[in-house]
Amino acid sequence: MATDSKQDLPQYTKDSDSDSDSDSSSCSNVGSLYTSSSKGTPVVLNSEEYDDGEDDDMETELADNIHYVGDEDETMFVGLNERQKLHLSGVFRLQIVKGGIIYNNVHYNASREILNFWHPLSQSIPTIDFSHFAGWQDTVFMPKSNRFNIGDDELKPFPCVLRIFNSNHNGLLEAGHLYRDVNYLWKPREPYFPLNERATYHLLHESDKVQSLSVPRCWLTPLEKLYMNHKNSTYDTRIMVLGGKNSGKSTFLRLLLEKFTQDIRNSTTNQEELIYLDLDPGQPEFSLPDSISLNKIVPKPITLGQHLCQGSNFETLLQFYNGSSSPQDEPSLYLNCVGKLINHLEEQAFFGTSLLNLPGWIKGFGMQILNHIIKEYKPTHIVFLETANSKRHLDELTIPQSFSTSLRDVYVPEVVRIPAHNLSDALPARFHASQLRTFKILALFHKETQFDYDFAPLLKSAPLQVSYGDEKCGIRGIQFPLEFQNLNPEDIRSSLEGTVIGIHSNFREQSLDVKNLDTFPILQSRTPFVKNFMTLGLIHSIDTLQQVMNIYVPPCHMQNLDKQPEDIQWIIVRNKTEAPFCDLLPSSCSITWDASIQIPFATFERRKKLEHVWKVRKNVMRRGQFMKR
Ligand SMILES: Nc1ncnc2c1ncn2[C@@H]1O[C@H](COP(=O)(O)OP(=O)(O)OP(=O)(O)O)[C@@H](O)[C@H]1O
Repeated sequence: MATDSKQDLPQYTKDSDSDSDSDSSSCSNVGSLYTSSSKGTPVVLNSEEYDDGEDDDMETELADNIHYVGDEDETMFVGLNERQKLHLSGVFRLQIVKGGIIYNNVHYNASREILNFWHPLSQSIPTIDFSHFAGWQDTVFMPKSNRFNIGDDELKPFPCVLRIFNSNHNGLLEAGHLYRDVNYLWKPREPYFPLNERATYHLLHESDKVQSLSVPRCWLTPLEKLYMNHKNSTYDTRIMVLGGKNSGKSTFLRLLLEKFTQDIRNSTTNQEELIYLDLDPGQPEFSLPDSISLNKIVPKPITLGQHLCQGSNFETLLQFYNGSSSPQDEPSLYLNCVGKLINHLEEQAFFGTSLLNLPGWIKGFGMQILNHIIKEYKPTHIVFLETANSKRHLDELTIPQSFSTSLRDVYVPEVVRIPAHNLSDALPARFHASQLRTFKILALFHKETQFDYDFAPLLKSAPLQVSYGDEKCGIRGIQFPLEFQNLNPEDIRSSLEGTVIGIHSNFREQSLDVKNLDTFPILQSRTPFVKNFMTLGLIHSIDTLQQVMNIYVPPCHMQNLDKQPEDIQWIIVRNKTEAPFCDLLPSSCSITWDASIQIPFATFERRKKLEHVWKVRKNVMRRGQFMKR
């Protein structure tokens, strides 16, 4: 069994090396090359499989293959000939009407099934490649409603026909109205093929300068081997992927996931469950912002690409709010939560395959964290995405000779070393990690239902009123990070207003160790008590006389909060999650202020020069200095 004892956790000291490895300069055969194609061609060719000259004369004209239906879903039919491929950005649905496609090395046959794609421009965009129908009879699955729009002759010459249409996520692409930085998250700034405003997807052209995702040759064999292991293993398979920042960990895991889920869909048994341990609070794949989670993958509806935590292909089994984008801030809290997630997995006596995603902190203390997680998770496979620089870190990994779990007797973990994604050849990233984090927080607070978003400023709606400090109900405990334990009572209100908090429910049987400071029930001990993380909240304001907090909660989670028993007590955790500034001070286009109203949380006063600049003399011994005896 995995242990949960605190003594077991590595202790962090401030001088521990905290840099993440950002170098990624190996895998020389991963390339990205834009071949020249004539103007008017909605195709970008850049996969390494096609860069050896044999395809120079390849017909890449696709413009003539497109039939735009012009309905409210912005439907278009695209015919593909042998070796043709498509690059699309945005969120869209796709049906293979005839033939097949290859996407991230997985083949999909024509059928009535709708595939949901997520292609944000923050990531490299996978190609949708032509393929034949794999089967005896090449059936055409043309929806009845479209039979009038398209004559038989128009698509007949093509061995592959795709129906592409808008996503059913309403309003998601409008996040840019509130947060301008993500205006071009889903579509190029000046698309070569401009579509209707309401289109949720865009055809890409080489001039859109988008990075293409091609599975490097050096990844193919390990991917195939891991797949065979997943398929043939009698017991649970546990795969963890390690590597520096941006080495391609999440991409590698997504490739595995897409392959495995297709297998589950085709399988008749439901033994092959898939679990995803998302332990990267900074760049989560499934968790809420600044959180880590254990998720069960739902193979249908088919979801492909990077959904930036907005997809519906997973069910969260357990989740903890870390309160910061890095384990570096409170490593023991982080490892405690990791331990609980792994224990939960262990308790399920799970026979399927689990995948584990980690932050890219592999230097110094980050390596101690990895070693601790390896010991707890007991992986069957450790995939290391290495670069020239990060190779040496592998030697610092302490991988036990063997493991045993409740399901398996003794097994030896297999270490798979693969070249990382080659960053030196990549185009500069279009988005910074912090911009994507802000997008995810905004998407959460503006998500009305699974498919509907409304990016009107939160200030236009009424927050929820929750009492605090009351003996019977409401918020019964407020937790601050360790470093704020001695907070001046007068500062508590201002350190909560306008900030994001983690909302937890707690069962009444547990008495809380709280101290009332300026009416606020501040939790004293940080000893872990059973609290159930529900969602995030954004505190609008606090009325200390009435002892009421005005809190915005994600509308999509309201129902869940309402369902809690009446006598539940709430605990809020204030940590380092960044508040979405654009929601607290929206642009004048999206909200008009009455001149007499003072805008909360914002000050327009300028600080005096050098105000708040403190000079502290440090008693630091420099090289060559010696203590006097
Ligand atoms: N084989 C590849 N070809 C092209 N682009 C790739 C490839 N692998 C990864 N990328 C791109 O590199 C970037 C980083 O990849 P990814 O997010 O998978 O890395 P990571 O190691 O999980 O990053 P982090 O350390 O931030 O969690 C993304 O934009 C991704 O699309």
